[in-house]
Amino acid sequence: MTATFGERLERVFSDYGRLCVGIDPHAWLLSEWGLPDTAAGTREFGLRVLDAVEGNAGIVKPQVAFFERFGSAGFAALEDILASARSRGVFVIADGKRGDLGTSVEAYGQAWLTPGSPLEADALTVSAYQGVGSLAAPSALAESTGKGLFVLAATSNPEGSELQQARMLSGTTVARAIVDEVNTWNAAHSTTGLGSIGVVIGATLNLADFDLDVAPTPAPPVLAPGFGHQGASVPAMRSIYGALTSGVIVSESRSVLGAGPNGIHAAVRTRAEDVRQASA
Ligand SMILES: O=C(O)c1cc(=O)[nH]c(=O)n1[C@@H]1O[C@H](COP(=O)(O)O)[C@@H](O)[C@H]1O
Repeated sequence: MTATFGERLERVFSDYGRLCVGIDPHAWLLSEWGLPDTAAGTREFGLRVLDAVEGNAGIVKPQVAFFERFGSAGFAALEDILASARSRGVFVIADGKRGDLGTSVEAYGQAWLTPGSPLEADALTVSAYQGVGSLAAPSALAESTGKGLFVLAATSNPEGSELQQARMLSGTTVARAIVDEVNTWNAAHSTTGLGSIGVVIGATLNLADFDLDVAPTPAPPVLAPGFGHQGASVPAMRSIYGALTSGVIVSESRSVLGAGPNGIHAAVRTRAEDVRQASA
């Protein structure tokens, strides 16, 4: 039987810890790395990040937008990076933030979560602006293939807070309602441990502002961007996430990538150790 996403993620946590290195080939980073701002540059950048991650951390998160800038050539570069990550056993969260009504988002799920698809990843970030229920098809695909989704709930950027703290007719915040719906899905589909559907909750936030300070049980997988460049500190991980900490994936891009091609190996090793200590 295929291992569930939650089981696979827990194995990554115990083998490598919770650090996720973002693969975000910003134009300025490509320049600092001595690479051209082209699809070939993004490919080389991604492969070099994988060289540094392999054996030192377990998860990468390519930000699809930086590849999409180059159209089909950018997607071809991303396909090579995804294939390389698979062959190295590095877990991939594709950061595509897809969302739409059911039949269209179903196709996004097929693109990113189907085994053998050119863009196959282990998980995909998705938006629930059309309702968590609109994500039923990719959620079901994830369950059947041992893959996962991360649904945006409370994002690290300040512009999201007003919308995400707004109260539903039930009185709960939008962010909390998304987390609760995800947990209901997981409870109905996963019998053990972390579920297949996770949420995105930024590390820059005060979770009480989103009614997320009292954690739902069991905690879902939590993709946690906002550490490093956006200001959140890894040693504060437990105080930020409280009872959600058991599912947290610490995601950092610029703060690690900024070490450059010569410093990236040491940066990943140091960061991974910091995260292991903070989550011990
Ligand atoms: O889904 C994400 O990964 C994400 C959600 C969120 O709330 N905030 C956020 O910054 N991100 C992504 O996480 C990465 C953060 O990059 P750094 O700020 O450089 O660590 C970017 O790729 C963002 O698109």
